[in-house]
Amino acid sequence: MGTFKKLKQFYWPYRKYLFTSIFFLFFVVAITVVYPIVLQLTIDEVVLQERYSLIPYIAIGFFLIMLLKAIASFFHQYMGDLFGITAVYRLREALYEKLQVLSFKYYDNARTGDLMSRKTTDVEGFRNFISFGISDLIEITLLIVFSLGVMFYYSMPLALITMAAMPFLAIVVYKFDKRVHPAFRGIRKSFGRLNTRVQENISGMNTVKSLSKEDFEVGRFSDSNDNYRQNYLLTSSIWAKYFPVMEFIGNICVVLLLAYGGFLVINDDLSLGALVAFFSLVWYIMGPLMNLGFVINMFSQAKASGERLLEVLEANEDVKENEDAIDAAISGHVTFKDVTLTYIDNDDKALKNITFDAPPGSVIGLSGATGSGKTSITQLIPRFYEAEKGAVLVDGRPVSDYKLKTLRKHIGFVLQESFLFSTTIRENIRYGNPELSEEAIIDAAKRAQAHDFIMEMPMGYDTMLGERGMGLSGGQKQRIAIARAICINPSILVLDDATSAVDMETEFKIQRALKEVMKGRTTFIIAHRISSLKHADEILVLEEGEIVERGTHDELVQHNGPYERIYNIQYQDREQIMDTAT
Ligand SMILES: Nc1ncnc2c1ncn2[C@@H]1O[C@H](COP(=O)(O)OP(=O)(O)OP(=O)(O)O)[C@@H](O)[C@H]1O
Repeated sequence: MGTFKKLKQFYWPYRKYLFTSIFFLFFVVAITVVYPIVLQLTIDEVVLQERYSLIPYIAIGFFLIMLLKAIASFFHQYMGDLFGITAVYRLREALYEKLQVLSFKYYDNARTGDLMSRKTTDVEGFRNFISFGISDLIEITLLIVFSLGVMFYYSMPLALITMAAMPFLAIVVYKFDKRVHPAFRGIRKSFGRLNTRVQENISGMNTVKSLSKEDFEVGRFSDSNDNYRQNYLLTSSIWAKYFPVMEFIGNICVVLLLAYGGFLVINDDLSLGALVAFFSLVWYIMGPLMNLGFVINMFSQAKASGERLLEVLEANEDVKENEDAIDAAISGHVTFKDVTLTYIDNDDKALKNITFDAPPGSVIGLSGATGSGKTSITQLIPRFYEAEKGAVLVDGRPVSDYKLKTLRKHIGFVLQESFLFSTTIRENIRYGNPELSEEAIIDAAKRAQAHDFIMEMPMGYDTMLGERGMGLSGGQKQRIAIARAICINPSILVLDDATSAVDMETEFKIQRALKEVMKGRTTFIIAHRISSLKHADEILVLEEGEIVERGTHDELVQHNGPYERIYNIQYQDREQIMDTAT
């Protein structure tokens, strides 16, 4: 029950819907149990006594009772559904909010498809139980209690025979639950894996096609698909065994009742109508008890789903905001003091003893081989990850002193592959600052050298982009991303390989756009090309997480170190560099 208790905050505030639904359920069940009584009266008092004139009254009475039952059923159903859907509405929102605050560390290991299946199928699994499962459980209990009450009224020995079957049924139900719950957990997990496969395949379709791995992908999908099928079949086999056993026990009970009940009628110890009513009542007990399997099934699914939802809701938020975090203006002074970073415990350090000072408006170049730690440095400033040792300061304060929103609002990123949403160009540009006026958006686009190509599109700023910015070239996407960064007017700007994916001509255009954006902002430029770094106030050259060389371009080209080596390799670019310098 732990799972349900932990998720109580989502459904308990709406208990009034549940209670209303149960209130009407009470009527539904009570009226259901009246049927056999009407049957008994019709047989004993009307048919056997040959008082046929009473039939119209009984018929009208029966009709009115049924009408009442129909009305009660409607409210019972509707309120139950209202309870479930309102509760999971809150649950879905909470999950989504949690996904927004979870740290990069969490997403490093998360699989999108699996998270999607948690947010959809698992939420539905949970809803089914709280919408219908709980009231089904109450219905079963009420039906059994009411039916037994009427049975005891008619004949105590026959009622006791019926009750004797219950422990056997209970054992079967218990055993069933023990086996079916892990089976359902298996189904949920394997469905998550199946989703992950599909999602990764669609996202990585370019790679799949360019490497001609379609057959391999189909094979991998078949494996996941087969795993899902196996898991499902396992559950089905548990189900298939369960029902006949339940029915067999029920039928033995009926045979005993028939034998003993018939004996009582022959001896005039029981009326014929009561025996007929008894048979209806037995199935009012057996039916729901067998149905208990369905409810347990729903319960097991909901429990398995609830566990998976809790895994997300209770996931550790590695980066937490301090209670007394401040919301201050940031001018962009970035200081690293002896900073060390390890991503995964016991793994190699990604950064070792990094120290530098970037006054507001300065430009810091980060150079070094891939994996040397350039990106890692920039990810510590907005607290995407936390330093293991040392201090990361912004305007002289540790980054943890600031509210996360404040800190991140002041840091703009232009990445090698910037993410564009499948909406209009306008919405993409003003994503970080939705209140921005049309003039400001156009101004940002102009400064990012994007306005001209946007205006050449048939719908201009209203052009819809496909998922991940399809329909635009790499350089165009990049300039939209630059315009987006301008819109948030950040004091700190990170350009991570921002021009590596484009041709020379586009690079020059982007460089021009970037120059405009960098004005008055502390800028970190991560680049492999010397041409992008040479104007930096300080260039840090990294090797395996350590700063091995630092200085201006002019100093470093005479240093006889790694920077000069890269410079010499890119010698053929030298003329171009000279050109851009002038
Ligand atoms: N999220 C992460 N989880 C675990 N290890 C990571 C993570 N991000 C980076 N690393 C590791 O940290 C080291 C530094 O990576 P980083 O991305 O900072 O290098 P980089 O110099 O920016 O490389 P590139 O030029 O390829 O972008 C690498 O060994 C990398 O494998």
